[in-house]
Amino acid sequence: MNLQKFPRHSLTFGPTPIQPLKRLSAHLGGKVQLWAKREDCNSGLAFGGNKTRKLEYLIPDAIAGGYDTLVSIGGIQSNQTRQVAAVAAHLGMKCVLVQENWVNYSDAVYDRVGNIEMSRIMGAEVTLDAAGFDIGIRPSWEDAMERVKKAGGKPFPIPAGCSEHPKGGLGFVGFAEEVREQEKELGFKFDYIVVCSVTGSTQAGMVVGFAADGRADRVIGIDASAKPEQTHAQILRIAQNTAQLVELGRDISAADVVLNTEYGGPEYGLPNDGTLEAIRLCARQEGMLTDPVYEGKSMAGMIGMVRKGQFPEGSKVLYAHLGGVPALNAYSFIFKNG
Ligand SMILES: Cc1ncc(COP(=O)(O)O)c(CNC2(C(=O)O)CC2)c1O
Repeated sequence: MNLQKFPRHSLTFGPTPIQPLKRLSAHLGGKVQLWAKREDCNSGLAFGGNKTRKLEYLIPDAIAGGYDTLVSIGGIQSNQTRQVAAVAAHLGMKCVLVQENWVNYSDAVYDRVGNIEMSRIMGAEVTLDAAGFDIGIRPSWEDAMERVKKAGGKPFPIPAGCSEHPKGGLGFVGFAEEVREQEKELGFKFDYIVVCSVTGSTQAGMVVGFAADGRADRVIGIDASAKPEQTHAQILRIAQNTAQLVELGRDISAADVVLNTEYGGPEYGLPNDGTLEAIRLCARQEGMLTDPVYEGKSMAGMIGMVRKGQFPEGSKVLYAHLGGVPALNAYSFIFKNG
């Protein structure tokens, strides 16, 4: 496998820490050892997150190509768009963001706090669009790029979650290589890696990266799109493309993409009771915050799988915390009593 042939523009602090979740593990019976790799603390750029790791492999093309405007898309409380805005500001580029109406939730401050507030403060041009949730290529995003061109700019296209970009999976191939190095220091290998999936390139990169040592199907995706067929298909397609890019040496099959669909409901961006319990339990056992859209669902998935005995006794499970906490501000009504 050859990731090193691709240029990477550093946007993160370096290898993200892996920490044991001792209290949470004990609270859940102590038969499974839970750990977390903190992608939510990976950068000084507006709280970072999984997209910042991905953008390290997209930005070299933006710089080399003389692009002057980063154009991306997400829901109103998108972490993707906030991270693109931060990278644009950091690099002295303009930023145009399309924020679609992906979530059927009407907290009074939903479109004024958290991620979208930060994007505005960082100088991004934020355009709200009434279109609903979809992880694919969006007309609103293509229109935004046309607007930039008509205004004389050179737009660099960054699709939702960076996922449909040909290099969108590379960052998390690097995540797997980083974990292997850290496992040497820890003196053991993780049996499972738990990750939240929506647009798919995070899990896709992990599947390829861990395929290198036979652990592709030990990456357990927890769907948070509530449209798992589309997400699974997108993960598989991105993983197959990424495997070729890095010369993995084998094809990726559908069986390599493990996606647990039990925890994503009721809709993208709407937490169920299990999500809310997981957010509170993790916060109160570990002081580690998760959000109602993404990590609260993957945390609920990991907790649920432990409770159901779906990890064999003695397993070491690595939870990938991909960020997302700023969106908590937009769900303040839910947590007004803690
Ligand atoms: C905190 C957090 N955790 C997991 C995910 C899922 O990652 P993928 O999209 O790569 O599957 C996101 C994505 N967020 C999107 C966004 O617009 O923020 C791309 C959907 C995320 O932000």
